[in-house]
Amino acid sequence: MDKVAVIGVGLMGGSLALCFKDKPGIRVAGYDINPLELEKSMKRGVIDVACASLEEAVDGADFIFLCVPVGLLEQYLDRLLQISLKPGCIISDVGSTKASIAHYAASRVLPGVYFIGGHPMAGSERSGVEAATSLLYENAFYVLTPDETTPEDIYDRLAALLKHTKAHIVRVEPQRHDRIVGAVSHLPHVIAVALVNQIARYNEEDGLYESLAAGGFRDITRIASGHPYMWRDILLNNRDELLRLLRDWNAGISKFTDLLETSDGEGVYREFESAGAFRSKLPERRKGMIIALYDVYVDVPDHPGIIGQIATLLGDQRINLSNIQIIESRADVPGVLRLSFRNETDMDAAIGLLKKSNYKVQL
Ligand SMILES: NC(=O)C1=CN([C@@H]2O[C@H](COP(=O)(O)OP(=O)(O)OC[C@H]3O[C@@H](n4cnc5c(N)ncnc54)[C@H](O)[C@@H]3O)[C@@H](O)[C@H]2O)C=CC1
Ligand SMILES: O=C(O)C(=O)Cc1ccc(O)cc1
Repeated sequence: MDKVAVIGVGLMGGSLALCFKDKPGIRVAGYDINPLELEKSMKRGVIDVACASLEEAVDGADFIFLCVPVGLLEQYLDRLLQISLKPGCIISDVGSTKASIAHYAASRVLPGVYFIGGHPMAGSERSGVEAATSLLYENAFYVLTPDETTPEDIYDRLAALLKHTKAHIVRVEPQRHDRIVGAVSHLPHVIAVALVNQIARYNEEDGLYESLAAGGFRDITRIASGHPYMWRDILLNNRDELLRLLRDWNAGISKFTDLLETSDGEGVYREFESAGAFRSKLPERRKGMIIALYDVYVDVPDHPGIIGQIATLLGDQRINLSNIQIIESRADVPGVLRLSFRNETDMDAAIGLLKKSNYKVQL
């Protein structure tokens, strides 16, 4: 029987635990600083046993996953090294940055135990064990950062366990990880937050901003709702990369300012043209760092209770809706509902069901 200890049973830790829970030969122990979160984990059946201390959780563990904010990883590693762990135990983490923890672990002597950094590249703006799901990592990339001292069989043992997540395991060197993830995840989060705060300032003068920001603006800035504590730690941890990226970002924005100052329409055209060309090459519908919402538009007759009917139709088939929104509703014309799903499977099942019930569905 393999014992897996999950430290920090929130969105990521809870989702990992759910992937391992009830798999033959695996027992999942959880520890969290917040007893309420542990209680919820037990109630939801996310873990087999809730532990009152780190020591209890890791006692005899074959695998330990640190699923706490990035700023706590080093102190947790230190605490683990003071506990007598099971020989051969593999410690990993799910932190969004990899260079600093890899460097820290490499400078510590881990007698008979191994550290391999990890980053499942899927998540959401939500946090806490309530948002955890065993489907979170399916088809996503899961980065592991072994170093040259990591024995191959130890890496293979961790990779084999992580097969339960149904993610694609990839080996990446930690600095390269932080450079790329800084650009495709951390920078977009900073931009989304700055943009939302800019609009919030304008809205103080004129409340119409808020009304008109519904829909598209709200969607493209979803990531601005990430957990402040978690993002503070990520940005400070990847500070050097982000400073470089923000300098580049400023240069890109200055270029637009120049183009507009000189009314250079051709230049603006070229910017959109090259962005469109690169964007069209990006893999479509592949699960990436920033999750896509899978949206479906449904024409609906304008009568009371229609939202409830559709929600019930999907709910009865256990299809999870992540959002439902009326896009258009006027007394004289049929309305359009936008249904958002978290994954393609739910979206496809919903389309089939709605079509069978004679709804007109568009993507
Ligand atoms: N949220 C996301 O989309 C993703 C997050 N990550 C990484 O996963 C890690 C965890 O993030 P989430 O699960 O999203 O956050 P979360 O807030 O849902 O879960 C974190 C859990 O850690 C617990 N915790 C906090 N301090 C603790 C301590 N001192 N000792 C024990 N437990 C403690 C909290 O009570 C909470 O249950 C972070 O390092 C983050 O960078 C990685 C990929 C995606
Ligand atoms: O909300 C989203 O789509 C995200 O971008 C989630 C996320 C947050 C942190 C990560 O390290 C990876 C993924």
